[in-house]
Amino acid sequence: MSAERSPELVRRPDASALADAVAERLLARIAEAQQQRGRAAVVLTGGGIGTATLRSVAAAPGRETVDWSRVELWWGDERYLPAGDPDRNDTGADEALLRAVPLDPAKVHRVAGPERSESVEASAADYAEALGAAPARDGLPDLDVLLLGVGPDAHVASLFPEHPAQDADGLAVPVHDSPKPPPTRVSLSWRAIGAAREVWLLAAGGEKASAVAAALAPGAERRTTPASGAHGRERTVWFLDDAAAAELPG
Ligand SMILES: O=C(O)[C@H](O)[C@@H](O)[C@H](O)[C@H](O)COP(=O)(O)O
Repeated sequence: MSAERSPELVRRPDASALADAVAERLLARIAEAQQQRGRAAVVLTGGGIGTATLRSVAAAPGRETVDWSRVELWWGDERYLPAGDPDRNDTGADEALLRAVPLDPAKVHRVAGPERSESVEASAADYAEALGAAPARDGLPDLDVLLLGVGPDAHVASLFPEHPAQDADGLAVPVHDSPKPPPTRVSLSWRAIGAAREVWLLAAGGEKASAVAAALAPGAERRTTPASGAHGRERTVWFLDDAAAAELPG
């Protein structure tokens, strides 16, 4: 059975224990990638549990095991708003972790907002170009761990059910009319998400339970239930708290 068909499940009682579990495993995975390849590339997610995970990383003793100057950071999606806007995903990441660790700013790959790009199309094209220039494996960006929050409608990154952004061929796609505000965003495409060695889906809270059950049900379709289509090349892991796992069979 391929990794695509059998994701791993990690379950914790609540969101706080879940964030700690993701943080611990993320630090270990980064340290391991740096040992193997001298670098690590991580794709961050916005959202409550994604940001809580970064706070847990900041507080973890294991944070010293990582050479932060050799970590490349990307985002799975970004809201098309000016730098520093409190609704941008990278603003939350800055506050939760990024300011507290000695990253190389040249390796923190932020999506340009309207003050640095002519349009969301131009911003997505620039992001795709930057990703395309990153160290590659089989012609696609070599991303070690790609984190994805899961919406109550089962969206991941800014790929929403039935949304045309799912059809993009490039590595990053402009998103208009997002059903979750704000409406204008840049998202990684399915192609970029599927390039990651490991995709980790994070869901906490009862409002995610039906999306989680739908995405993990046999025969789930990516078009209508995007989280079902997020798979890493080597591993796919679902991190759930008890409330988010409540509608899984068994
Ligand atoms: O920009 C965003 O809104 C996100 O990146 C989005 O994909 C998010 O991760 C999910 O909606 C889960 O968010 P919560 O964990 O806050 O529910």
